[in-house]
Amino acid sequence: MTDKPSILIVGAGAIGSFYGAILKRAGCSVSTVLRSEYEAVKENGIRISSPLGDLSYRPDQVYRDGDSPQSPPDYLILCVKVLPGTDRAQLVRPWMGPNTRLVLIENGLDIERELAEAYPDNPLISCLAFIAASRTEPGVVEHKAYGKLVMGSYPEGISEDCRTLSDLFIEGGIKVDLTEAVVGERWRKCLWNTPFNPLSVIANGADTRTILDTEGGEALIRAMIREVMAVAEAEGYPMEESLIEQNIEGTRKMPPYKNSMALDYLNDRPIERDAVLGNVVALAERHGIAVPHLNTVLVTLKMRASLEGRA
Ligand SMILES: NC(=O)C1=CN([C@@H]2O[C@H](COP(=O)(O)OP(=O)(O)OC[C@H]3O[C@@H](n4cnc5c(N)ncnc54)[C@H](OP(=O)(O)O)[C@@H]3O)[C@@H](O)[C@H]2O)C=CC1
Ligand SMILES: CC(C)(CO)C(=O)C(=O)O
Repeated sequence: MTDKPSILIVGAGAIGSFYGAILKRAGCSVSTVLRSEYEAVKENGIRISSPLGDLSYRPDQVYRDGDSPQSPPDYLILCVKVLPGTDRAQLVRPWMGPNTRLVLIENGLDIERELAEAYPDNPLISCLAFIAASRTEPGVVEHKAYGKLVMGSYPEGISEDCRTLSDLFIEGGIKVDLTEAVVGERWRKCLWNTPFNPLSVIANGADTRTILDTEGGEALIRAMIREVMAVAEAEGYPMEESLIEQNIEGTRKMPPYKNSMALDYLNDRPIERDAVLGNVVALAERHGIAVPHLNTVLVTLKMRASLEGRA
């Protein structure tokens, strides 16, 4: 038994498995809800290679999507991909208790609203993951680099629940930045994700270096970042101009990198097109802001998906 909060990870893929391991290291009981990898994890646990060492662990309970819990967790951490076919509010319903804090570690913009509306009485904590991790086999995750979380209560503030969770992640060995304005932080992260992730798919899984070094590539990224900034400003989150340079220079300093959407595309998995790009274009339309580059990329991705028979 432990006096630490109980954790349930719903969607223990690369991100869920990794952050579950960190909380396990902090002494929490960590259980998982799985779908295709249920059998593998039930049998072998979760294996994670990482620069932090071997983070492999056996979840305290291994559930399958559709099971019923023994008791609701203190913190439910949702780490599924944000896809139109996935009803996330419905997915967590069997596991939510009256005191369960709902935590999102997922990419994208405007992705909290449906959960906040479905669970108005449960505290909602939103997190942004700065990490390179991927699934290599069922139940096996490779953590390559980074791992910091940016975390805040949704829609704003930093609750005691949020501080407690942050302390646990820090105890488990990662860096956490707490923020009073997590929605603004989502916009800041999307200055990177919204241009780079979709472009890497259009370019057949291109890495960051290929995108920036191709003639016209850097100019295209700059134009897309500017458009995201214009929408962010209309939403009440003005961004400093210097962030354009910071994003480009920061990316140039990294080794060539394939983002999570590029990896999904290359592994024939659905991509988070709407969470990362479509929602920004929809907000631009609502504000009457022209985003020609973002729109071109979005429509091209839709054409591509229809040719490939994807959603
Ligand atoms: N990987 C990375 O480096 C980064 C990822 N992110 C973001 O983190 C989030 C999670 O990404 P990531 O971990 O890489 O994605 P993965 O695809 O590795 O993991 C998602 C997991 O959710 C599971 N899942 C989906 N639907 C259900 C369901 N109904 N019941 C149970 N499990 C389900 C999937 O199972 P199944 O195998 O059955 O599909 C899979 O195990 C995304 O929003 C991503 O954009 C952010 C920063 C970096
Ligand atoms: C920022 C980055 C590249 C890794 O943390 C990411 O969010 C992704 O791979 O989608």
